[in-house]
Amino acid sequence: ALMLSRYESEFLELGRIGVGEFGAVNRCVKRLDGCMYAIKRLRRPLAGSANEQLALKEVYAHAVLGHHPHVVRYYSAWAEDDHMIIQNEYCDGGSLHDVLTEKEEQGEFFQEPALRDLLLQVSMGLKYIHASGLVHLDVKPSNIFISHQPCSSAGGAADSEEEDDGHIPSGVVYKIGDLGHVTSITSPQVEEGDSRFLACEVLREDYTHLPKADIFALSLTVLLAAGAPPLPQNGEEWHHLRQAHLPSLPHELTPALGNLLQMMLDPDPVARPSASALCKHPVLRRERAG
Ligand SMILES: Cn1cc(CCO)c2c3c(c(-c4ccccc4Cl)cc21)C(=O)NC3=O
Repeated sequence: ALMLSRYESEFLELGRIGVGEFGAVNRCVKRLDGCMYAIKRLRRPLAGSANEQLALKEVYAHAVLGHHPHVVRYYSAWAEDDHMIIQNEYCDGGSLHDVLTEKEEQGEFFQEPALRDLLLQVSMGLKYIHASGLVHLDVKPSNIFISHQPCSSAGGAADSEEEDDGHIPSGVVYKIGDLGHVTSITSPQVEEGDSRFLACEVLREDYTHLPKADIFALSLTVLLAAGAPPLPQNGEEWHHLRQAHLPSLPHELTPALGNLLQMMLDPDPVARPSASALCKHPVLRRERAG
């Protein structure tokens, strides 16, 4: 095309970081500011189609959600050459799914301190999303991205992490991404996420406690990080896991953490702790040095 697209004129594509039916995600540097971004480019969905709804919900959600240290940051979105484009913060550490796959190959999995750190950070992100009147509905390892805390010598502007006391023990920052299934708590239009992480009540179209569906999915996400076997997509095992039975783990968890994860899996959404309660939970509080 004669007119260079905004994508081509503003960005230099450095490499592909994801591809799927949703389109392709590339790691790009913005020529003007020299910063790295993750940019998803997908063929413009048919006007009025469900895919268009999904694509628009993602942009609406990002627009409503301002900035939070544990939610992937949105910068811009636009349409051109029959494509929709969304420009997000680039998280340099891959997704939690990538990390778990690598660890599994070495027969490794997260130990308790790392499990509590993961649970606390993602709970902070969910608390922010839920406080904004939204639910994610697709919490799972491949939608949690990792940024390595900018080392202070780099002068990386640490966000005003009022939520987070800016003290990340391991330098690893988890961020909730992919808002393609986000919907409003009060007037939900539920597009079910990955069935492996889906709470039973949502399958039954009971949308009265949607934030607790994110809590359910977060529990299974942490259990996978603890070394739980791959989750069933349906059938007997799927239902068994939804009767508050923790999956078998290679290492017993302490009762404190085990009971908390089991409570988050409770068949009754009301019995599951809220994201806000998790952020204050003594099991997850970071002991302050001195
Ligand atoms: C597959 N994939 C790999 C990455 C890099 C992880 O180190 C990634 C990112 C995103 C996304 C993404 C997800 C959903 C919608 C839009 C984007 Cl850009 C996908 C990503 C995103 O929003 N930010 C990312 O870093």
